[in-house]
Amino acid sequence: MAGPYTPASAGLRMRPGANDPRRPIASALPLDNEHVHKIDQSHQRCAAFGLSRIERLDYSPLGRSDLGVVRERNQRLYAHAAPVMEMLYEQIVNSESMVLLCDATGTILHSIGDQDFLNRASKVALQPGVNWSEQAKGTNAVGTALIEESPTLVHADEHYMHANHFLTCSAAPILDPRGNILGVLDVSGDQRSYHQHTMGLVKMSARMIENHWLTDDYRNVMRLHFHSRVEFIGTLMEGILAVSQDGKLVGANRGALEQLGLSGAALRMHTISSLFGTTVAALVDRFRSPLATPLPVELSSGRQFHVYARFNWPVWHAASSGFAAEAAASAAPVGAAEAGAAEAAGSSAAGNGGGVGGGTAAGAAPATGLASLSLGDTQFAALIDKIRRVLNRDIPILILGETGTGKELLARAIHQDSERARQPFVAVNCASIPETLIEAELFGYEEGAFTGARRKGAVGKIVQANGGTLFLDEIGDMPISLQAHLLRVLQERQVTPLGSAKSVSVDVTLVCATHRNLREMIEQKAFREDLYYRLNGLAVRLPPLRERSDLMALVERILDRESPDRRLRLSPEVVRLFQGYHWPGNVRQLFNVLRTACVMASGETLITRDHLSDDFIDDARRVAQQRAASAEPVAAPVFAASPGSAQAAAVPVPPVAVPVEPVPPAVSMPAPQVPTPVAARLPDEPAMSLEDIELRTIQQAVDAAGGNISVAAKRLGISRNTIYRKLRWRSDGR
Ligand SMILES: Nc1ncnc2c1ncn2[C@@H]1O[C@H](COP(=O)(O)OP(=O)(O)OP(=O)(O)O)[C@@H](O)[C@H]1O
Repeated sequence: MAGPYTPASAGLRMRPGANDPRRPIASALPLDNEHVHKIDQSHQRCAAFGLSRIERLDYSPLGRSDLGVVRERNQRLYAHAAPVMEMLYEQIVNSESMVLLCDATGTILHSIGDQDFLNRASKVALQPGVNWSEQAKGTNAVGTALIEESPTLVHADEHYMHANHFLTCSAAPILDPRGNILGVLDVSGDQRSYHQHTMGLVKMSARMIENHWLTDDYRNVMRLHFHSRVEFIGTLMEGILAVSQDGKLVGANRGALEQLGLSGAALRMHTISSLFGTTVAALVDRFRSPLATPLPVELSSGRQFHVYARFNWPVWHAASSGFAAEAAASAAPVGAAEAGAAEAAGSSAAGNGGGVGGGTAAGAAPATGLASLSLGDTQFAALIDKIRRVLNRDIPILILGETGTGKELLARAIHQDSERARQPFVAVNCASIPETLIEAELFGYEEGAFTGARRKGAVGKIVQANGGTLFLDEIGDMPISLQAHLLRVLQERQVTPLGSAKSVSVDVTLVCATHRNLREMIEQKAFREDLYYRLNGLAVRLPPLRERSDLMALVERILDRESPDRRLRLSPEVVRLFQGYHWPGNVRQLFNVLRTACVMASGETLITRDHLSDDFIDDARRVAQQRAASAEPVAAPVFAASPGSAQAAAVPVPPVAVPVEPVPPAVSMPAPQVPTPVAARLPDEPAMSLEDIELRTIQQAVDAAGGNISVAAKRLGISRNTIYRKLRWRSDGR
């Protein structure tokens, strides 16, 4: 977080004439040349209009029915702006200010404000139905922002008319994705309550509205979210481009134009390949999976960005003739930009740090203590046992594991089983909060210490968790600059909110989680070693789903929860598909696949492949193909199932074609995990390739070993690395 603001730190200079007694108010502000020029030009325009500085003009607003017509015309703008206005108002409440939404002509459509200030404002007609264009009201933030088409601050006597000198106003135009002005968002207040961060809040809020508008406009085309820094994807700072099916760039947000340094018109001359050197097809292929990571791209200028594509899959699908839109009801990925935007504006929900690009609403899963998590997997049971031993001993627990393995669920279960269960559980997702806000979010801040956020200051998450459990999710994403501060707080058990001299004692149990390799980060100097040891009283690694032997028990649990009225079963084909899949998104992905399947199979009791999303089937097929393409010749014999194990059906690998086995009966739920014979296939399935058989054999050996790769490797007579390589498992913990 930056230090206290000073004119020098902002590189600003005092307004010329700062000592001019006729400009006592505005001169108190540090202003840049551009601003001074903008105001001077506006005053010249007003003089040219023949406006009087002193004369009180007729302020009568539009009549009720005319205002109704104007509001009707701008209904969509209001629908997008209303929630943002509420949020913005929350940030400035009690500051003698109001939030205004104006249309593209400068007519005030809606306002929210402090009643006292609203009364004063109405005297100068700062109220719905009144037009605040420059022609009507002289230099003012709304009118001047409309003419300049840029965010504009007009403070105190910078207003052309004397009657408005008591005001300070910060306005930002709201643009549509084609660059047309939709309206203006403004915060106006008593000039004595001026805060230099208000403008930043207004700009961010206008961006939020623009991004919502763009997402709404282009919900059925591909959207590219990009930034030069990967962690900014999903925040308000990101650029968003809308791309038509033939690769043309049809819309852009302000962040995109700024980052690319292009005007809207110049951008429309480009295609996705001329700009980023990639194609729609390649992007669809890569981002078909909701777990795909951003793609690094380079412009011809050499500038580099990270791009994340979103589209309402399976609306897009590969067809022989190219890409065709499909009218399927889509399972759209959750809009991360919006979530990130809300976070960026400091509106993260207490007790839940939220997340960027999470893509599941499954977080609502009831966590009912550690016992409920153990479903028969030996690795998992051992881990739960370890945790139980340190419970209530004031030992911080560090949960490691890939995304979606249930780290947060485990943290909640730890809290529930602890003596602190009746105290708060407060989760902070360090990856989803912009770096600049984490410090305030964690430690809190005093009135006036930080951006124009709440004037009364805010209690930090650490203090909110007092007496209970603080869960720091994605601790590996905690900026190194803040790690020393966090360490100090943990050691001293005292928090000093930003801008405050007073410390608050805190008593929290700490649980942290990360999918990153913290040891490697320590070596790379990206994570402090001393903090690592402070957080790591007990480190436990949650196994990825592909290493767990209780897959089918999990399936049962999820189906029971999602569809309590039906006893849903999986067809044998789906069981095999699930067992052979590598589940890169772990339990979260399983949950999503099953939830969709439950809906698709409404009224039925058997889940078949027809109830799975094309995306999942495609991915499973693609992975199988990749495995087949990368597999080495099979060293026979490749396996030897442990005698008497459930997987003892393993047989020597036959050459390519496999005899057809009888179709196993539908697996009824609840049921134990069904061992699938190595060579089993449905009569209508093509013969399995040698590679598929090898992979399935390895998978089964791993399952039989309770997910223990070392044991499986020993039994198969191959190395652990070979297992990882063959199954293309990422062993880097991501
Ligand atoms: N044992 C389980 N039983 C039922 N659902 C589970 C289980 N483990 C995880 N889930 C579900 O999987 C999803 C992901 O869990 P969670 O958010 O705890 O994972 P995570 O490891 O914290 O993910 P990330 O690293 O992405 O934050 C949630 O919807 C959760 O309800």
